[in-house]
Amino acid sequence: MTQVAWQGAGKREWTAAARTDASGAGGGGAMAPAGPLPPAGLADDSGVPPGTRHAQRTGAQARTGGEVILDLQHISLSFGGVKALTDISFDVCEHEVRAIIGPNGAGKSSMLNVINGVYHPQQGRIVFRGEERKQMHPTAAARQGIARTFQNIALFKGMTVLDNIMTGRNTQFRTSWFAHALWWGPARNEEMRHRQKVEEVIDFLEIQSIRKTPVGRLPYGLQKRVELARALAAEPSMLLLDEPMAGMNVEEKQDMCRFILDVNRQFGTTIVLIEHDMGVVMDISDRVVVLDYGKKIGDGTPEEVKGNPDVIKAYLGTSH
Ligand SMILES: Nc1ncnc2c1ncn2[C@@H]1O[C@H](COP(=O)(O)OP(=O)(O)OP(=O)(O)O)[C@@H](O)[C@H]1O
Repeated sequence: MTQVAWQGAGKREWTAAARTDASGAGGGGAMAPAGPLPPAGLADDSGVPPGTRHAQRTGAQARTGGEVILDLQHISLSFGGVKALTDISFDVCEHEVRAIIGPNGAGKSSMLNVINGVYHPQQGRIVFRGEERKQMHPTAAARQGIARTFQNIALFKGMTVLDNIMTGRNTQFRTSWFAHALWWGPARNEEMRHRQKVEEVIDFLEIQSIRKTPVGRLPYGLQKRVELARALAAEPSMLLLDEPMAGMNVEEKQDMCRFILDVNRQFGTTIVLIEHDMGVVMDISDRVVVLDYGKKIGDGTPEEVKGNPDVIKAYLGTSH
């Protein structure tokens, strides 16, 4: 596996050289193992070739200066005797890329599920855009502009790419199902608007060539991209990505990184990301929160986290 030197602080963009089109992105490639956290200044093991990952980090300062839009305070969540999260506090600023990392079972997915209302913590406060949330349902979170992708792809495998992405517009429908069934007046106009938005997303993610293909026939990497497309179709202001690069080969990871950064820059979408590939995390994140056994052990910029002794210990003490 290619060893890549850390490129130093202040660099992180992907270059156009990393681009491949959808048809060229093969699936089912070997997953780069999530290696131990590389200390600052040392090599990482993300397998991404040098020179394709980094360019000047032009927009980063502007992003990290955004106001806090999500404030998680003293969150604790248990499943019977299992403490998934214990007294976790951190915030997310508008327009930033915020990563949540940690060894297996650290509580990362549980945290995302708390953010989008799948799990309701027994303790703690969640303040989203200045309003405290109580027992929010995922549909309500979606209506507030929070979309997510899943660790295990959650698409309708027998449906086409286009139809799957269209389901991402569900929370945006305003006219009744009856009007839609009749394809009548306002309903027809609304559906045209939805289809136009979906086509924009398809163009953005460069998946025109597979728009009519049933998702189940696509390689894994492209299915992950379709899942991202469905989330983007909802026009979220905050996007929760649960291991968007898991199971991808190097080329697919490059593409996914580029798309995530493009979404962040072009639409200003705030990204909250779980990812095991430390090279990717340190490259594309503005800030990183680190969990271990359901507790927060680190929080800061990639450079700060890389130098945190507790974080290094947690990673060196695990097999992945
Ligand atoms: N629905 C659930 N019921 C019972 N226990 C759960 C549930 N969800 C998570 N847990 C437990 O909570 C702990 C944290 O799990 P979680 O999936 O959040 O970790 P993770 O950091 O996302 O792990 P991974 O990297 O392996 O996906 C684990 O011990 C897990 O078994």
